[in-house]
Amino acid sequence: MAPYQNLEEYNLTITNEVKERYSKIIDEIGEDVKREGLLKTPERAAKAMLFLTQGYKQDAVKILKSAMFAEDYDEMVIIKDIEVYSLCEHHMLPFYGKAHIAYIPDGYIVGLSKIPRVVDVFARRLQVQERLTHDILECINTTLKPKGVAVVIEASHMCMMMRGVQKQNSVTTTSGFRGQFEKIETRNEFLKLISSKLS
Ligand SMILES: Nc1nc2c(ncn2[C@@H]2O[C@H](COP(=O)(O)OP(=O)(O)OP(=O)(O)O)[C@@H](O)[C@H]2O)c(=O)[nH]1
Ligand SMILES: [Zn+2]
Repeated sequence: MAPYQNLEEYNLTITNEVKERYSKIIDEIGEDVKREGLLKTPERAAKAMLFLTQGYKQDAVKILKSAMFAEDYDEMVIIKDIEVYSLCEHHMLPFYGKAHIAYIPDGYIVGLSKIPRVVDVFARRLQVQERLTHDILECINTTLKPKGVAVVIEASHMCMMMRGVQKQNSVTTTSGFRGQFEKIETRNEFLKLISSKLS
């Protein structure tokens, strides 16, 4: 950031640099960057890529802390079926699916929308599904300090579908459990509730 006057100038410079590189890629694959349909493509692609990786500039801890409320409730809170869109760090192709997150409060609850926001902060980076799961788990655990936290992510990886092994129906599940969710009964209750249509 140092050489830039402000955030706007920084964003513009980065967008232009990424745009130039996309232009080069389009040229290298044998396309005509001057063709009408492609004229604005490098800029669109640059903006899309910067949107999809904006998580690097966001602070998940700050997001959670902005809506923590003192409350005595100490039952399980589950937010399930949170859409996840991320980019695999090996091929920079999307992986996407659902996250299911639960926590057991210890004096504090958190604004519900902040949980999917935290998911997005870590998903909008170059990721592997395992680290994404871990990042979300640790962020909630260390910031909210609940009695327990659980994260399950189910995702399909485009790099395994469009190319490479070309398997269309495989789904990868990753999970992480802390505190009370390390106990088998609590973990099973969570897993039962996320697989139920009514929870
Ligand atoms: N563990 C893990 N692996 C991933 C994830 N996303 C992509 N991969 C894998 O990363 C691996 C990279 O392996 P490489 O052999 O270096 O890459 P590659 O030659 O393109 O491999 P193929 O995809 O098998 O063609 C592949 O097996 C991908 O399936 C992820 O989120 N977690
Ligand atoms: Zn990949």
